[in-house]
Amino acid sequence: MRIAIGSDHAGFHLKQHLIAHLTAAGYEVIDCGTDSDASCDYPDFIRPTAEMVPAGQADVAIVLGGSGNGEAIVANKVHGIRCAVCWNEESGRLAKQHNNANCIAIGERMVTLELGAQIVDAWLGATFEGGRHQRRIDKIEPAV
Ligand SMILES: O=C(CO)[C@H](O)[C@H](O)COP(=O)(O)O
Repeated sequence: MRIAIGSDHAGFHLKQHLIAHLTAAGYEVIDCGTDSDASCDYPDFIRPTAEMVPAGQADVAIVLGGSGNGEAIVANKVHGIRCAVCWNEESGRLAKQHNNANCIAIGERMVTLELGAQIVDAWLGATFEGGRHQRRIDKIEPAV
């Protein structure tokens, strides 16, 4: 599985932690920047990260910032992206089970690095339940 990952300055350290974590677990990780914790504007990095998925260059995306809120807002502007803000393992798991999210947003200022990795693992390890959840997703956006 190919995972695109991007952040602004406030999510940079979590991005580096997750790249190491996911690479060690055998995932192909595509680092979309930013490259340091110098202040930058999150749309400049988050939009290109999310666009990797509908472009077929990544299977899923992870977007990171201080809160994750602005990052999710940007990612959800990309057609075909369903990005969920996640803050604990359960929200990560449900992002896949109920929302079939192909992108998650995490705020580095909201979680420890270790919890960030646990959230990602919970999301990647879960299975979409379909059924009533697919019906609801179909009401959000027709098939892309
Ligand atoms: O979480 C974010 C957007 O939702 C940003 O990471 C956050 O707003 C950056 O803040 P600052 O420029 O004060 O470091």
